[in-house]
This record gives sequence, structure tokens and C-alpha cells, in this order.
Amino acid sequence: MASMATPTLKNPSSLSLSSKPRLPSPLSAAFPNTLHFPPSHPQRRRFLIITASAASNKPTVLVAEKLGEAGLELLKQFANVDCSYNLSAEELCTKISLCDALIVRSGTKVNREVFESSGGRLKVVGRAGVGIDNVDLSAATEHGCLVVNAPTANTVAAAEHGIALLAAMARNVAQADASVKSGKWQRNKYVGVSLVGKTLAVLGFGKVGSEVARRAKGLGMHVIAHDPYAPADRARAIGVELVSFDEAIGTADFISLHMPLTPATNKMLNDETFAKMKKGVRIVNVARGGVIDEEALVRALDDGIVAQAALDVFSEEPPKPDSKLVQHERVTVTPHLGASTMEAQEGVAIEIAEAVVGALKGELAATAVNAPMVPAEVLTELKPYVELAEKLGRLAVQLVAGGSGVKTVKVSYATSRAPDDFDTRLLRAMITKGIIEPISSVFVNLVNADFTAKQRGLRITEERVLLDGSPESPLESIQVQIANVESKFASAMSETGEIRVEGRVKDGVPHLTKVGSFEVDVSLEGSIILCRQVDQPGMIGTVGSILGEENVNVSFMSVGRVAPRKHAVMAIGVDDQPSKESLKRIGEVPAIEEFVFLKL
Ligand SMILES: NC(=O)C1=CN([C@@H]2O[C@H](COP(=O)(O)OP(=O)(O)OC[C@H]3O[C@@H](n4cnc5c(N)ncnc54)[C@H](O)[C@@H]3O)[C@@H](O)[C@H]2O)C=CC1
Ligand SMILES: O=C(O)C(=O)COP(=O)(O)O
Repeated sequence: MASMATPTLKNPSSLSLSSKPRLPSPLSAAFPNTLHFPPSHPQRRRFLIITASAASNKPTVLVAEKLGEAGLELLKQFANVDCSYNLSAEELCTKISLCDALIVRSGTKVNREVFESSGGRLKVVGRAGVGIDNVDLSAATEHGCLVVNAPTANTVAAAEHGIALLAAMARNVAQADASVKSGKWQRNKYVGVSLVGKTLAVLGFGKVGSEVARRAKGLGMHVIAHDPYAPADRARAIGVELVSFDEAIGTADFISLHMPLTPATNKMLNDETFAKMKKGVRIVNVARGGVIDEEALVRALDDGIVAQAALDVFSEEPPKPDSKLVQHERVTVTPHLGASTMEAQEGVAIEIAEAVVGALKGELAATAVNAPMVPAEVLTELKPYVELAEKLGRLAVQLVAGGSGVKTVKVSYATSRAPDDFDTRLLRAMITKGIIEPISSVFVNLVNADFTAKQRGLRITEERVLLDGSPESPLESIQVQIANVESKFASAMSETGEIRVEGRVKDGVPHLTKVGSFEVDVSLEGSIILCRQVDQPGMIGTVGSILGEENVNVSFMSVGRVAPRKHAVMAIGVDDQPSKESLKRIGEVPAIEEFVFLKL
């Protein structure tokens, strides 16, 4: 009849490291893994050893590629900074297990092996730049590692380099320079073409693409663009017409590439697409080498379809010295210099240092690449609900009878906010965390919650119950139901056969307000004993005095009943864990039909 939760359950309070102060950020709940390991977790042991030997409890940031001084200074105020450039893949994998964060540019492959080698310690990868094609985002997400980038500080530098290559290519600057330096004076050989009046097709009309377009218009070019996701009004605002891909490549005298490298853009320019281009087209690539099939480009150059190309980026960097493309007479090359101005590098370094420090503090970075970006003010507002969500998940899963696999969870949010004004991703992640962590060794955070749920075959469906009234508070209540399982506390089952717990936030504190079909009201602090009893006088006193005799402090008691003198559920909040003996004594009270002790 009476039952207790398994002793292996983890308690969030046991997750915090006493040697490491809790960070003051209100958002640390979203990234509890940045600070907390349960006592049994191997990572905790390693962490303690490292902090002890480092004689400080600062996190360690590995900076694997050259970063501007201002960014390094920011990092050093918060972390131990290890600047180790030119690491081999093997060295990186060895070092990474001692690091909480890694900062790279485009020259470091942060692949699955890196995340696996980190042993769970790596919390954040900062890409000091835009393109994150060198970071295995799936592996990062699976390992609960946040990836942030610095998306704005090098935009102008990349655009200026695109324009520099465009002009240099059209006037054969690089070839003529090499010729003069070799003692020649070939004025007729290096006659160029003019830019004014020519059509430039910008492929990828994002930050860099639109800055290139703006500058090209200043040079008197007719600019068109192709970007399936760009808003037409942004293009119109700078006098650029958005056209189809075929129209762009079919009418352009010059093509400038500015899309990210993704499976969809990989080798976008290939034999087939070169064949659709205007004969004599000139191509600039400051995006990524992989968006061009480089062998096809050599063929297109040799066939006269492409008159010239100017390339800052290559599918393999550095390219082989004898690469036909690099050595081609009509190709101008630079060694991935798009972002390399003094100004951009200082800006990027500050942008990435701030993002990495913020993430290590448990804040959500506005430049998160593999996690929902939730604005800081929304997070502050949601904080008590985040806590409520995790605790309801923890309670619900502890009510499941051993052996029943948890597969189907239904979450209902009662809110008067319109759907587009109420983002549930953070709450869903925390419910997932609450459900999964007590029954596994996996650590769940906002980054890996959906992935972990999917991997475990846990299906979480969400519904909103729209309430009338003022949308001042984001949420009235959260209900978590687990279907197709048995409960070790039969009274937790709803009329429709699911384990059901419901809670709300009162004065900023999460409360449990419903168990099964019983209304209760107990603040979700400490731990909880739920008892079902015959509703009769003196029950609160009886159980209270057993706990008092055992020196267990009761923080809250609440009784919910179906009807007077029938069954009632008593919820008792306790500060300390009662001994087995006191739980046994509670179970022996004749009027108590069942009870369960739940850790929060
Ligand atoms: N060479 C260098 O040093 C630098 C290179 N880059 C590269 O430039 C790229 C663009 O950077 P931003 O403009 O800052 O990024 P962004 O994200 O602002 O712009 C990328 C644009 O490409 C568009 N796009 C996506 N798929 C497309 C497709 N199939 N066809 C056409 N357009 C598509 C997107 O809708 C977006 O508007 C980065 O991904 C990076 O790879 C960026 C900075 C420096
Ligand atoms: O920001 C980008 O996407 C870039 O390509 C710049 O690369 P880098 O940081 O100079 O290696």
C-alpha cells in the first residue's frame, strides 16, 4: 500500500556544487549544467580536481584561434584563458576535456570527436565569426553544448572584401601586380572590364549580401538578388530587385555569393548551373568554398562560360598549392581574409567573449545557434514558471510505478496570452528535464531537451487552454499528465487514467495545486509527502506529530477532499528528508490508505 520513491532519485539541491558559488543570474535555471553535477557523476569528480589544482574556481576557456585583445581581456575577468593556437585535431581532443568553453574561428573543425572527448565538461562553443559550418551542431546539441556565434561584427569587413575582390578582378589588379614585380610591363594584356552599368546578382541577401548590394549600387551597378528567405521590403529599401535563382544567374554579368554553407547550398554552383549563366560571367565568392563545385568552376573557366573568378574561400582550407583553381590565370585568390580587418577582429572578439561569458554564467545568449533565443526580459518573467515546470516534471515521474515506461506526456498551459505572445520552449525543456533526470544519468538543458526526449522515445505534446482575463501574468497554471502508466500513488490518477499534477505560481513561488482529481495547495520547496486518507478529524495533527517527533520540519500542509468525511489527499511539505522509520509510522496510521514521499 504505502510506497516510497526509489533512493536513486536525484534532488536538484544536491546538484549544486558547494565549492562553486551559485551564479546570481536569474537565468541560471535554464543552464543548470553549467554549474551543477550530482555527486555520483564522474564529471563532478573531474571538475573538483581541476578547480582544486587550478587554485581557483573559474571556468577554463580554450581560445584555439587568434582573438582580438579586447575579447581576451573580457574573458580573463571571468575565466582562466588558455590561448593555444594551431592545435592538431588530436591535441584539441586531449585539451578539451579540461575546458568549459572553446572559442574558434573558421580554421578549427569542432567535430563530434571533440564533443565526445570533452566528457561532458564543454558547455559552450563560441564561433568568433558568422559561419558555423565548421562546428558539428548536431553533436553539440546531443551533448547539451551551446553554440554561439558573433554574427554582426564582421559584416562590413566581409562586404568590403567582396567589393575589393570585385574591383580587383575586373581590373586584373593581382595578376598585373605579379607581372610588374616580375619585371614585365604588359599594359595590353591587363585591360579590364568596367563595373558601371553592369548587372550584379547577389546570391544570399543577408547581412553581408545587402551591404555588398548597397556598395555596388554606389559604383553604378544594376543590382539584383536571389534569396528565398529575404524580405522583399528590405531589398526594395536599397533599390534591389529579388528574383529567382535562374533569373539571377541567367542575367548577371557578375555574381557575388553570400549564403551560408548548408546541405542545401552545397555545390549550388555546378556544371548544370554554370551552363545557365551568361557567357563571360565573373564570380566573387566571400561566402564558403563549398557552395561552388570547384572542379566544375575550373571547367566553366576553361570553357569560357566564366571569364574570371575571385575567391576568398575554398572547400578545403588551405587549398592544395597545386590546385588547378588557385593556379588558374583568371582566378584571383585571398586566404579567407573577409573578416580580417583590425576593426572587425576587435568587434568579433568582444561580441564572442560577451556571448561565451554570458553562457557560462547561465544566461541565454542572444546569438545562440542551437538553442531557442529567448529575450532576457521574457526569461526574467518566466523564471518562477521555469522552476514550476521542472518540479512538476519531477513530481509526475516519481509518481510512476516502477517498471512502467514513461513515453507519453501531455502538458497543458492555462494562459490568457495569445499563442504568439507565449513561448513554451523553455517550459517544455524544463518539464523534460524534470521527467528525464530523476530516472536516468542524462543531463538535460535547454540545448538538448528536445533531442534527449526524442532519443528516449518520450513524446511530449503541448496544449494551451486559453483563458479570458488579463494577460498580465504569462501563465495561470501548468498541468503535466503522464499517460499509459500505473502510479505508485493511485490517487494521482485522473478520471481519464493519466497521472496528473498541476501547479501555479503564487507570489513568485511555485505551488502544487492538484494531484489526480484532488485540489491541494503546497509550495514546491523542500520535499513532499502525499497521503490519501479517510477524511476525519485529527489527521493533520497525527501525521504532524510523527514528523515533529522525528525532528522533521513541516513547511506546509494542505488537505484536498472529494467530499466531507470521504477520501482526502493531504500534501505535506517537509524541509528535511524523513527517516524510513517515520515514513513507516505514517504508513501505519490506520486512516492512511496510501502515501508517497517525493523529492523535489
Ligand atoms: N570570408 C569571410 O571571411 C566571411 C564569410 N562569411 C560568410 O558569409 C555568409 C553570409 O554571412 P551573413 O550575411 O552575415 O549571414 P546572414 O545569415 O545574414 O545571410 C545569409 C543569407 O543567405 C540566405 N540564404 C540561405 N540559403 C540560401 C539559398 N539557398 N540561396 C540564396 N540565399 C540563401 C539567407 O536567407 C540569408 O539571408 C556566412 O554564412 C559566412 O559563411 C561571413 C563573414 C566573413
Ligand atoms: O565569419 C565568418 O563566417 C568567416 O568566414 C570569418 O572567418 P574567420 O573568423 O576569419 O576565420
